[in-house]
Amino acid sequence: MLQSKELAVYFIMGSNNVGEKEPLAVLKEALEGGITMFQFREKGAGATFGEQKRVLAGKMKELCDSYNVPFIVNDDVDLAIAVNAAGVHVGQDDESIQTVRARCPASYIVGVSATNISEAIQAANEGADYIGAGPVFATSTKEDAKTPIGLDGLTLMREQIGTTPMVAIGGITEKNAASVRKAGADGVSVISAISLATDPKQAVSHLRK
Ligand SMILES: Cc1ncc(COP(=O)(O)OP(=O)(O)O)c(N)n1
Ligand SMILES: Cc1ncsc1CCOP(=O)(O)O
Ligand SMILES: [Mg+2]
Repeated sequence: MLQSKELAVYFIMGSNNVGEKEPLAVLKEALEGGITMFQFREKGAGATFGEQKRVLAGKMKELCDSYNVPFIVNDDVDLAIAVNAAGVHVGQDDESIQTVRARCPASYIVGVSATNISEAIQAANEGADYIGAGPVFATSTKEDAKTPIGLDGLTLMREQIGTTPMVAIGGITEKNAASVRKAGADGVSVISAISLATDPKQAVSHLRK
């Protein structure tokens, strides 16, 4: 069962989000800094696949376990089951929440993306453990990202979904993280603000404040 405080600083990363750095080293620094949840999002140009992807996922899962941080897999339900992940994150073009629930152990955290209010209401009604709301701001990390909903969009979502845990995503940095929480998010979900930071550990500690 997800506790909303686990969404406080939700780091998302794949091997192509770290520039010249070693993904496992970046994840370790982020864990040292105090991330509260991690999502393995291995997709796009240069991403690994097949056995290489599975091995990387297994190593990341082990590392997260050693810090007691939930390891979530993006999109790939088979992989999540194969590495005994804590959960899965699915978007509007991925497997439905019903299919994911039917395939995964009952303990799995299932997160669902919402890019607008009706998607957020539907995800909440269908029993998502949390909603990934956004993009809130412009981002260059996801090529097919939808139009940003802004802080007002985030507040409207919060009003419509009641107490369903909600994490904000898209263009979030240490400079705007506080505004996102004030707008109603339980936490911030980031890729580049940590994965491309000179000092990922310090970046996490700034995002926590
Ligand atoms: C926490 C969180 N929120 C939203 C997303 C985006 O999911 P999706 O729309 O399926 O896009 P991809 O990430 O699969 O490209 C997410 N991954 N995590
Ligand atoms: C996966 C995803 N979904 C919506 S925006 C986004 C990318 C977030 O990356 P960043 O934190 O670097 O803006
Ligand atoms: Mg997806």
